[in-house]
Amino acid sequence: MSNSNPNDPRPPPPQLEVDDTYRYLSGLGNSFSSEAVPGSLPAGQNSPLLCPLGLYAEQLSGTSFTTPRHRNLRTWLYRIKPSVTHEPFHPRDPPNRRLVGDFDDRTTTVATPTQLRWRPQEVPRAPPHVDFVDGLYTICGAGSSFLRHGFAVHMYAANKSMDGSAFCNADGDFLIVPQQGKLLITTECGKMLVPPGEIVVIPQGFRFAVDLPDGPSRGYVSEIFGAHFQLPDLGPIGANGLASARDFLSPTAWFEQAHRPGYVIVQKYGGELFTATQDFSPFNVVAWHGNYVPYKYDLSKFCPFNTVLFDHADPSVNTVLTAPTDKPGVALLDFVIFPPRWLVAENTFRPPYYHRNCMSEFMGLIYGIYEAKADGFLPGGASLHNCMTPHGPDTKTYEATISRLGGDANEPSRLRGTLAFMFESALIPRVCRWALESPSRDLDYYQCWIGLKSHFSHEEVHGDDGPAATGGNKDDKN
Ligand SMILES: O=C(O)Cc1cc(O)ccc1O
Ligand SMILES: [Fe+2]
Repeated sequence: MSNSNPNDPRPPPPQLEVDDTYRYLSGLGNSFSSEAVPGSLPAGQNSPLLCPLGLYAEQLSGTSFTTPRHRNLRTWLYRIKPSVTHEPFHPRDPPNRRLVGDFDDRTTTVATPTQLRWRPQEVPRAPPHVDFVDGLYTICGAGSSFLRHGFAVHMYAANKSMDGSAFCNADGDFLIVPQQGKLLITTECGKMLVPPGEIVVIPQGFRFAVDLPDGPSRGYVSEIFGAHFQLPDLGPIGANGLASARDFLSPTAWFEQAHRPGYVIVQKYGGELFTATQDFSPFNVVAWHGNYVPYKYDLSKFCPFNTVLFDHADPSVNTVLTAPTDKPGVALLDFVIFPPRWLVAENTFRPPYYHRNCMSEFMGLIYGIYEAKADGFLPGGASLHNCMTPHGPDTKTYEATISRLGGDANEPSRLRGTLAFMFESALIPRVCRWALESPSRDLDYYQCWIGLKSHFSHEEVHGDDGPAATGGNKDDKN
């Protein structure tokens, strides 16, 4: 493609989409190609003796070389200098001590079945200035990046663009959910603008830099070790619905050529940070082709399916992306959303049901009010309900819902102005000590359910001398 340059007046070819500033390639799992300079992509082979324009060829592998073809991911990058041209790696000074890549470590993490909730963290507008890398902190996770099995949940709060440095995560893929403040992400494949309401996936190994064109930003990150995200199967839903492959957008080639002495690559490796300096920008890829690419997705494009007569569907019906384990139907990590939608179920308790789940559920709120929590769960806040930990609607939500009985409870109602999400995993996360001890932790979270009272009424069902008058006392209300 020769017109990936935003100043090019020609209309984009069919596969390209345009936002305010950038052009994107549409599709998920496609084999793409993109050229910032016409003729820079080698024709007919990946590694010619001499690449066009004197570029170096470099392959970035996202799966083992021998992964079956339908899951094999790799991209060929044609760059001004290869990535290897740098000084040796050293442990980063200062380190970021709030990042974890191995969750067996009991000095930093704790196992707890307690329901956990956090208030949103304020993003400082004044100094100290913190960029995306220093603003990242792990909340919980399971497994190990070294063993290529596990996940981590991080949050970030940053008030400064990355300057003269790029981040590279050797541990896993990042799925970033900005909640406040747009992200401008420069990657080796090109640039992407990601406002709150969109998500972005940066696969393992890509170098990227995060700028904050709107000022301070905060949000959530899930990281997966040893797997990649894919669209969920649709089963009986059919061939269409939920997230559509064509709404996923990947960047088009963009490069910078200038001499950049002292440019720093920050590499996350086993949860620890290392740095290496080089004298050029890592965003020196003039052309690329392949199927291992960063991508973004606008959550408002999601096409929700739901019950249309009675009962509450399981949240899996709202899965945007899933990272599978080897067990069919069991996710290392599902990314699920609770978007605006119509609720039409009759004779049904419409908010989420009370439940205990063998999977663990981390939730965040992008905007609005979550349907299960009348208060206390705020945009930018978070909650964690680990494996088999009971949870569900708070007292206010329960009472407000049943008080509509006999009123308009059966009328269609539209959930508006809300967007919550869940990272759900089959693995049981351990929680970082700093998250448990954080001043943002809501230590009274359990109180939101303590007021749930018994509505049990013995007489209503069986009458005074009914057959089931065994056990229990009709006056026993607590
Ligand atoms: O716990 C939660 O709020 C998430 C959730 C939502 C829902 O509609 C059903 C089950 C579930 O875990
Ligand atoms: Fe839940």
